[in-house]
Amino acid sequence: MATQKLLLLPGDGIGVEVMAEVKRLIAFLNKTGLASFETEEDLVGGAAYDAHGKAISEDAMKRADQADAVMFGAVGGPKWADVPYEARPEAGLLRLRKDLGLFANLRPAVCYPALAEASSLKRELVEGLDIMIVRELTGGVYFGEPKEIVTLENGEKRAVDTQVYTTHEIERIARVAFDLAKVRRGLVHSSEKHNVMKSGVLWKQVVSEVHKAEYADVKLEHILADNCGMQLVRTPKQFDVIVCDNLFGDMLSDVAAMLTGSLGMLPSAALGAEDAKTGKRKAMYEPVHGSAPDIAGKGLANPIATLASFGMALRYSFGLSEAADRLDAAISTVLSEGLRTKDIASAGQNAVSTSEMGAAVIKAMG
Ligand SMILES: NC(=O)c1ccc[n+]([C@@H]2O[C@H](COP(=O)([O-])OP(=O)(O)OC[C@H]3O[C@@H](n4cnc5c(N)ncnc54)[C@H](O)[C@@H]3O)[C@@H](O)[C@H]2O)c1
Ligand SMILES: CC(C)[C@H](C(=O)O)[C@@H](O)C(=O)O
Ligand SMILES: [Mg+2]
Repeated sequence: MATQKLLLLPGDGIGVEVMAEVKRLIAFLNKTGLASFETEEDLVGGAAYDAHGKAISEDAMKRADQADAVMFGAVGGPKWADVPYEARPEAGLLRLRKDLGLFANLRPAVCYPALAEASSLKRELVEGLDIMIVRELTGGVYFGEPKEIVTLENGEKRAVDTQVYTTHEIERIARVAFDLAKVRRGLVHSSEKHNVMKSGVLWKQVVSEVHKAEYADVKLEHILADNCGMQLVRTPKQFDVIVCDNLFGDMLSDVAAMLTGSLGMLPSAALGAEDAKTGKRKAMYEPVHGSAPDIAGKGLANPIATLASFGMALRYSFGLSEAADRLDAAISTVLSEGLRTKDIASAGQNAVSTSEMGAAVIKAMG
């Protein structure tokens, strides 16, 4: 079995705690021969700022570029509230996404059977829920220029963020969504605000054109982003694949997380374009949640989002679908057995720690 190079970037807060469980899982996979990983580790976010004065070092960027895949924990926290905007912890994450060209962010929201009662909704609304949010990740208001705060002649300040999308950027993310829908339930909801935003007008038009020209076998629905948020909470199982821009994808995925029980359950894969010569794509796997300063350092974090993100790496970057299936089954088993971290525990139910949950998942794999 070829050895694969993984760069681990735990980051800050609970990022470090949940990544510790991924390290244990990697050791288990290596030991049992299910996989062969060689890992390197580096700093990102506030931890990198403290060490280097910037949210990711050039050396770490180079290692990320050379790795077969990157595993990312989480960044940020109140400790860095006053650092300059350009060096804030989140800038490290954004640079990784942009410079590695990771334009397609797959955020699956799956409600495990045992967790249907942990959701914010009634059991019957979320039981069997399986939605794939496809978030455009390297464009939109996150990266558009100008992005600035200027002082006007009258002394007032004016802040500007710019939403920019090109045809090419919309076409390639639309194809990712349609391709996924083809092997799922054949339905794509494209979510934007063409009633307010020019970028929404172009988004709707380009997604429709790609659909008409290439994906007649997939059903396409257009939905305004505000309505999409409401429908996700009202009748979530109407959705299969949702494709949207960077900012709407950020918000809709946190909403979808609560349908599954907790933000601590939602994994993600950030993928680049396929290299024409090697067929490989750059990839970074990250939980959807952040550094959770309110629970950091207490062993309370749910590691499942990060373990499941690693599961996506096994599937998408390494073709290790047997190991990925075993991991999914192990997560499902421990949840069925009643194991709960605090975020998914019902009132009165005993909660286990981050490391107890990680250990149980790995044990269930064996
Ligand atoms: N990918 C990332 O690195 C990422 C993502 C989101 C937010 N952030 C950053 O994290 C910092 C905190 O942001 P926030 O508080 O708005 O969002 P957050 O996602 O860190 O936390 C939101 C809430 O969810 C809970 N939560 C999150 N992950 C959990 C887990 N695995 N287990 C149990 N509970 C969990 C937290 O305790 C908190 O109550 C900010 O600096 C923000 O920019 C980073
Ligand atoms: C930390 C932040 C930059 C990031 C985003 O907004 O993309 C996060 O919220 C996410 O969902 O991955
Ligand atoms: Mg977010």
